[in-house]
Amino acid sequence: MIRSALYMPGANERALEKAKSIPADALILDLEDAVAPDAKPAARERVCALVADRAYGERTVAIRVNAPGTPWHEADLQAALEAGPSAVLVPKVESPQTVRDIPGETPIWAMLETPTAVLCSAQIAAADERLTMLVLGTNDLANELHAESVPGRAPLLTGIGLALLGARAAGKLILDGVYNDVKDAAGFEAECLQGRQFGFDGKTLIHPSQVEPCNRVFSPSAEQIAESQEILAAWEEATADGRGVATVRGRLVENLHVENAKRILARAKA
Ligand SMILES: CC(C)(COP(=O)(O)OP(=O)(O)OC[C@H]1O[C@@H](n2cnc3c(N)ncnc32)[C@H](O)[C@@H]1OP(=O)(O)O)[C@@H](O)C(=O)NCCC(=O)NCCSC(=O)C[C@H](O)C(=O)O
Ligand SMILES: [Mg+2]
Repeated sequence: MIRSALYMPGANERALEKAKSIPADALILDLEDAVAPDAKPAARERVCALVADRAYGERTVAIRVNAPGTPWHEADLQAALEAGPSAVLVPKVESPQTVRDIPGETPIWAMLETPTAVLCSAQIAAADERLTMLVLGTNDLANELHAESVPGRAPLLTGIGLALLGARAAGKLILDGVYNDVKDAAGFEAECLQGRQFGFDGKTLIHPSQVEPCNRVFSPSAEQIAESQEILAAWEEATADGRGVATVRGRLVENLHVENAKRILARAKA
């Protein structure tokens, strides 16, 4: 289960070291936007050596390579696949073929961050069994849409909804985009909550201070756990009596609510 995935610039030695003690569920070692062109070859070497040495233990570690079509993509991809990360994160994916063209067995995470990508999200999500996660790139998407950054993200909601539909239609996981204002704790938490309510599995992050609130918001609350247990108990009783419906706290419970309750309890256990 990945509630939090922290990006760190592949050229920032201090951040790469510090990440060993940051409790993010996943780390994304970035070779793309956070690394200046001149620093890219050295960052590639450092990041891939850390991954090959299993410097982050059992943690989920993804390497974000540069986008297809850039001068660094092929070398990044080859080095990343050889290093053996938990996944390779490919930015600016716009077609299922881009996913299928990636060689090897390594799990693939694909970023949706352009209008074309969002409109093809279902096909991209279903492109390949190795594709296990979609990751929304809300900064690039906002830029491509000429959208303004506003609290509540109204200009992005269509794209967010389409990306979620694509992911779930293919039964894949999906992470929300980043929140840029690292000093705005309240705004960040509100956006985590919005992402959870939409159905995202977790969120991508840019600063260590965002990890704890993100993990908290994307973990089931004590209240959700208690209600889910009540739903399962009520459902067992109803089925034992030959009934296909039950009520919990005055609300109707059917099979689909039982599925949701089981999902919440499985997340809590994880
Ligand atoms: C945003 C930052 C540039 C802020 O950096 P800074 O001012 O240095 O932060 P602090 O002084 O508060 O840092 C405190 C300590 O924490 C370490 N640190 C900071 N960020 C990280 C990190 N991401 N991972 C690990 N450790 C981190 C600092 O080294 C300090 O350590 P110490 O000195 O020991 O106390 C900076 O946070 C940053 O660079 N963040 C990551 C930016 C990034 O990766 N961007 C690319 C990914 S987002 C993206 O691409 C969006 C997507 O594609 C889209 O389209 O939406
Ligand atoms: Mg981007």
